[in-house]
Amino acid sequence: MEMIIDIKNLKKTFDNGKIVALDGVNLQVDDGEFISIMGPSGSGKSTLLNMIGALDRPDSGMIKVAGRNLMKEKDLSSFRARKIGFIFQLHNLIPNLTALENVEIPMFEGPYKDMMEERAMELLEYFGLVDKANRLPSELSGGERQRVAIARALANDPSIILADEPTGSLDSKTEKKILRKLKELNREHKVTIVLVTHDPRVASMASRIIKILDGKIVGG
Ligand SMILES: Nc1ncnc2c1ncn2[C@@H]1O[C@H](COP(=O)(O)OP(=O)(O)OP(=O)(O)O)[C@@H](O)[C@H]1O
Repeated sequence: MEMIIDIKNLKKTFDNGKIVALDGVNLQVDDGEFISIMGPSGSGKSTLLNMIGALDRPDSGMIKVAGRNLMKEKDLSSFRARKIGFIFQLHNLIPNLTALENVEIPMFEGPYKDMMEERAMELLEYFGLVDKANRLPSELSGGERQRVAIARALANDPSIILADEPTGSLDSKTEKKILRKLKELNREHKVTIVLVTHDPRVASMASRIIKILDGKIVGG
């Protein structure tokens, strides 16, 4: 199987090298895999996700994602918009835009820019949200908002979905529904998923669990 993420000896520090967030990470992920990343607070999970999603640059090492060498890639934002779907808790919906408009946002830069509304409605339909298309985020439940966020993450048909505690603030019934959708996307649409979580039950949805400690991968 083809490798979609290939990371070798990746290092990332903050504060002029005083804080070592990633300390020589090696990780290979096959196309179509569903992996979880677990580890204590401060172990480097979000930093690793940010490197994979091209949100920030590593100090040294090698990182290839979806066939691109991110150490050399000049236009990280265009790479990101085309290849990566983000489901981050802090990356919330834009409050003064409707569900439909929120899903359309990433499409301005992508392959669906001439059919944004049609594509966004299709995604909302997939998540059972057609009747909520014109509502603002404040008029939706937490689970509905999270489904809109996942629909938005899928807008440009990304090769990889990066999810940071995607169900953190949801009740267990809604959490199950969201996780089932992610699993379905992985199985039926072959989207590679990398999910960061503290919760062992959530992590066990994946086919492989990676453990990280003090910026190093220690198992998985
Ligand atoms: N922008 C930054 N500037 C300075 N230090 C940072 C920055 N981002 C992360 N760090 C530090 O790097 C280390 C790894 O942080 P990271 O956010 O990757 O951990 P995490 O495993 O995701 O933690 P949590 O589970 O609490 O979210 C921590 O010591 C953190 O304080």
